[in-house]
Amino acid sequence: MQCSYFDAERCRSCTWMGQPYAAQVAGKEEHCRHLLGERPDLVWSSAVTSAEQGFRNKAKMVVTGSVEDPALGIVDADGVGVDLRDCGLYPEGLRSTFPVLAEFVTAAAIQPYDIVRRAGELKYLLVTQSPDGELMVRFVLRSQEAVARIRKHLPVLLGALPLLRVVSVNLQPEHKAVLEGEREIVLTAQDTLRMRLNGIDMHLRPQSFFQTNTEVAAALYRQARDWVDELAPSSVWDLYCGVGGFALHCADGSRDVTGIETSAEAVTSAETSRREADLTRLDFRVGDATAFAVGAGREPDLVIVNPPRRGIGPELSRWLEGSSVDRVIYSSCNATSLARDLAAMPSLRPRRARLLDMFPQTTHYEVVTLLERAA
Ligand SMILES: C[S@@+](CC[C@H](N)C(=O)[O-])C[C@H]1O[C@@H](n2cnc3c(N)ncnc32)[C@H](O)[C@@H]1O
Repeated sequence: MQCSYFDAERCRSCTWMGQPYAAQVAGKEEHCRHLLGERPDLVWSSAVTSAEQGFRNKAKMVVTGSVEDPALGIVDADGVGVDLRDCGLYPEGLRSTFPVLAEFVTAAAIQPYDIVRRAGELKYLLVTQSPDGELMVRFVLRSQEAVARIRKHLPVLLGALPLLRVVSVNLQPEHKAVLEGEREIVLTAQDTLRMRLNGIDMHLRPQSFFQTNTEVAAALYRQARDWVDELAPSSVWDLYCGVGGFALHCADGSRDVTGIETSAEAVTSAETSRREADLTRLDFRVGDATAFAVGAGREPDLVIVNPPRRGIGPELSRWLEGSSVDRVIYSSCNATSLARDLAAMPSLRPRRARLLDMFPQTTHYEVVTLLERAA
């Protein structure tokens, strides 16, 4: 893939831009196998590849510039805003929203936030596209100063983007590099974006994580479901469940499935999907994955973990190692923390693994592995 922003050195986020795609995937496989070490009884499936462009379902655009001429993109190393609205990682349906949103910023007179002067209102525009092409737009603002104007002009935005379903404001009053704040104000009647994957309707509310690459996420959930169906456990925990992707794929009514997640909005999203699918042997709870496991007083047949980049950490690894859980599906976006966690669970051995290229043009990837307790 070729990128004019990369060539002009305006954006270097895609560090592998220009490398042939097959070489990228081979490089990631080598990296991952090296980290997981020599394991004669580990069987690798062929990697799940991605479209090379247009694969990101979410845009996190820093807004800089002026009300009259806002820039949507990133801030470079010198603190200068760079407009990236033609970034090839976004599908056409997402990209086509950027000029409309820029016009909206002007019409509603929302002053872009100036990081150096600590002045202005609009920090980010977060835009998500569902597999059906529907959209969620979130305005990350410093204060409520612009909220009434956003409300007033909202009908124009909804008219210009007919697939726009959810619009919200997130308040991030602090001057720090955190993307979003705790308070969310939903401005539309609909507060959830429907994400249909593998024929399963999932709900995504603002402030909830969703895997970046919809096609590859669908393959990841299919892989986990295939392993679970083959092993037929009667009880499953989905730790770090987010909006419930793994749990919803594994809950077929024949087993008890519990999802645990710290984000209350994600759990509400997951619960909506559960209710709609009428799955009675599935439940989602807000909580810390480790605290839940340690305090549950019972153990399931199989545990799925899909933690953030830091991994599951020593305490949960120790608990899994000492438990009677025989099978763990560990899906990781950071093979370095995965390797460290595996080293802390020597009795749970990786038997199958698969790399999923969730993030083409970068060094990042997802890897899912099935661990089985050594006899
Ligand atoms: C990589 S995401 C995976 C989400 C989900 N499994 C999916 O497929 O979309 C990690 C999730 O872990 C949640 N999380 C972070 N720390 C946690 C913790 N200590 N306990 C439970 N969940 C946590 C995050 O909010 C996020 O939703």
